This record gives sequence, C-alpha cells and structure tokens, in this order.
Amino acid sequence: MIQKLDRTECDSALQALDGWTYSRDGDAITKTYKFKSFVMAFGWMSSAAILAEKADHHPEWFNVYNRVDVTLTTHDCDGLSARDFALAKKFDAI
Ligand SMILES: C[C@H](O)[C@H](O)[C@H]1CNC2=NC(N)=NC(=O)C2=N1
Repeated sequence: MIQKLDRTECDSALQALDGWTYSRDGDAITKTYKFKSFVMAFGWMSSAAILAEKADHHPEWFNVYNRVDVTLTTHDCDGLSARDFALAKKFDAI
C-alpha cells in the first residue's frame, strides 16, 4: 500500500512545482497545459502516456483542441502520494 502524504508534506511538494493547484479537497493536484495546436497537445500526451506507463502511475486528463487538463491522484491511497508529485515533475519536464 502506497503512503498517503499529509497536508504539510503536500504543501512543500506543491511549492516545488509550477502551475499545479489542489483539487478535490486536497486529494488531487491539477494543471492545465496549453499548446500551439491539437497535434502539439496530442504529441505531449503521447510522451506523458509513456512516462506514466513506465511509472505505473496514470493521469486523469481531458483534452480539447490545444488544451490538456491533467489531474493526478493516487487511487491506492485515496489521496496524494509521492508518486503524484514525481509524475507532475516529469510531465513538466517534457
Ligand atoms: C496495479 C497497479 O500497479 C495500480 O493499480 C496502479 C496503476 N496506476 C495508478 N495510477 C494512479 N493514478 N493511482 C493508482 O493508485 C495507480 N495504481
């Protein structure tokens, strides 16, 4: 079972990221990515999907045209774990 982070741990992990905010009463983090085109957005999603699969940690996301809304949460602990913040960092580095 993966460990759920407490609020203090989440706050400091969130501070280290850019553009991510809490959602679902602090049980998830969310960010909206904007691209120049649908092709750029979908290309980014392809790279993100490969990273997610490698990490065995999967995003919830919604795409329309050049926008991708990403939500990260850990179903196995019903909240935020280190895996969410690690994947957010990887997504930002694409
Ligand atoms: C069995 C498998 O490792 C788990 O179900 C993984 C897969 N991907 C996952 N992704 C996310 N976001 N949360 C999880 O708890 C999770 N668990």
